Amino acid sequence: MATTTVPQPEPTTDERRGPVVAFKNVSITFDSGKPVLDDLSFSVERGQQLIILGPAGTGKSVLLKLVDGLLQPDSGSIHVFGEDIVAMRERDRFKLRARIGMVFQESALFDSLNVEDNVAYRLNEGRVPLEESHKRVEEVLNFVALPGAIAKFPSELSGGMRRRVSIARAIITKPDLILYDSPTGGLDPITSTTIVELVVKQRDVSHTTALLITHRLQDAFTLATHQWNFEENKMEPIPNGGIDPSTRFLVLNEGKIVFEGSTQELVHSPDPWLKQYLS
Ligand SMILES: Nc1ncnc2c1ncn2[C@@H]1O[C@H](COP(=O)(O)OP(=O)(O)OP(=O)(O)O)[C@@H](O)[C@H]1O
Repeated sequence: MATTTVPQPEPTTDERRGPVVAFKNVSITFDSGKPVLDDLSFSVERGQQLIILGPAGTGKSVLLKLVDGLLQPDSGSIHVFGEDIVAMRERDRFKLRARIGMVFQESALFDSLNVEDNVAYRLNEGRVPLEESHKRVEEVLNFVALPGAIAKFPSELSGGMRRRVSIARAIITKPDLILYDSPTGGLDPITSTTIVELVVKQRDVSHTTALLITHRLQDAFTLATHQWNFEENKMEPIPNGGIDPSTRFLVLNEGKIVFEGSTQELVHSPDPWLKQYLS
């Protein structure tokens, strides 16, 4: 299969130094006594899109929370943008989190806030002037194709619209890293595809490094094999059976990495467990 090349923006100084995310021998155990993540080591380079797959309860969400510093490992080191997120003070972790956009499972919008206030939440925290914040909310709602929803409340939106708002909230600060926790979870297949389209658009417009959990293999392969068509403003298959070169896969099972590699390596893996999981 052919691959396409995507022009990449210049790296910032800290990112020239190494991976955006690096786990080394990371383990975490909760009350059950059985490790949820057991001695995990992997890294994500700048501009890469790491799709995380694996059966339910294998620690995928825990992994994303570790990247965001919302959980602490029992052992091992985690570096984000070259900084040791485990050792740093909470105040510094808070600053680092400002560079990360998180799309939580089930959208996690504030029900009492309208779309504008949900989307502008981090700008308001950062005391961005109201006029500037309003302009940026309008821009980002246009990007996620929800220009008419600015004054609505989450309860007035469909599941797919809520996911769009959640993505708008994550990207409004132009983050250097986006963490998507099951962005299509619980959505019907057609709505899921519209969200995948949005993730592809964000990837191809901004080249933001991303980690994305999905339970739907179909979505994972759509992400790997599609690109954003800037002329027609829609997602399309990469010509000649091409594969997005920035997409990589990490497959977890029972707290361990059972696969890490490219799309082609994944589909051609001889591993019997993986073959069955993908079938
Ligand atoms: N804060 C916590 N305290 C105690 N146990 C937790 C906590 N967070 C996660 N777990 C447990 O860790 C295990 C892995 O959970 P996690 O949500 O990461 O799985 P997952 O792979 O994302 O699952 P799914 O595919 O169903 O979303 C589960 O058994 C869960 O109950």
